[in-house]
Amino acid sequence: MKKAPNIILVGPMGAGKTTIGRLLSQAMGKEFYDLDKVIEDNAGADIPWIFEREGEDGFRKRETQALSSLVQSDKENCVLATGGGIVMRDENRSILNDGSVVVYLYASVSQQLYRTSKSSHRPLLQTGDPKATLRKLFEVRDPLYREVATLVVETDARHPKSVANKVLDAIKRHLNTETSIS
Ligand SMILES: Nc1ncnc2c1ncn2[C@@H]1O[C@H](COP(=O)(O)OP(=O)(O)O)[C@@H](O)[C@H]1O
Ligand SMILES: O=C(O)C1=C[C@@H](OP(=O)(O)O)[C@@H](O)[C@H](O)C1
Ligand SMILES: [Mg+2]
Repeated sequence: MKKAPNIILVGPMGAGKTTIGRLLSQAMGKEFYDLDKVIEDNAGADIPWIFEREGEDGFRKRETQALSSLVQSDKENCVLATGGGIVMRDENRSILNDGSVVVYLYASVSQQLYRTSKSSHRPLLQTGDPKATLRKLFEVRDPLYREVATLVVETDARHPKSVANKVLDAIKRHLNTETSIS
């Protein structure tokens, strides 16, 4: 029998990947992984510490390693929330494109800013002007999210539960179309 595809969430910081991923996994009865948490568990240190000691490059190496071992480890039936920079490496985009259902959670820059402002755990946003940083990252990354996405779901002005339901409906519709006889 065909394996159930993994569901992978991509999108910018503050799109709600971690929050929606957890809700979605519960609703679908799938196991949930947050890639940032996997990286932290593997490193025995948190993300700000990794950025401080190893720089962004060190973090990206760990991120690719965690992604490839999770997705290529024959894991099935899981929901994976990635970090916002996952699409930056070609190698990562190839892994994402290899049989998973990839959902791009879209959020406007102002929503990203609002939702990330309560936490200081994102090293890339510890700048004088986080809005300008988010805008620059969005310009580079939005086309890459769209390149890997199977589905795009808008999250602005929606409660997390409502976003999760919208994602669920979009996945069901996608899988039904994929398996129906034309
Ligand atoms: N649809 C939403 N509406 C309002 N707040 C949200 C929504 N999705 C996530 N949040 C909140 O935004 C913050 C960042 O969410 P998170 O899931 O960590 O985003 P990401 O993993 O994409 O960076 C959290 O405080 C979360 O509760
Ligand atoms: O956009 C990025 O490059 C990053 C996003 C973060 O994850 P979230 O998107 O879950 O905040 C985390 O992986 C790290 O701080 C780098
Ligand atoms: Mg997250």
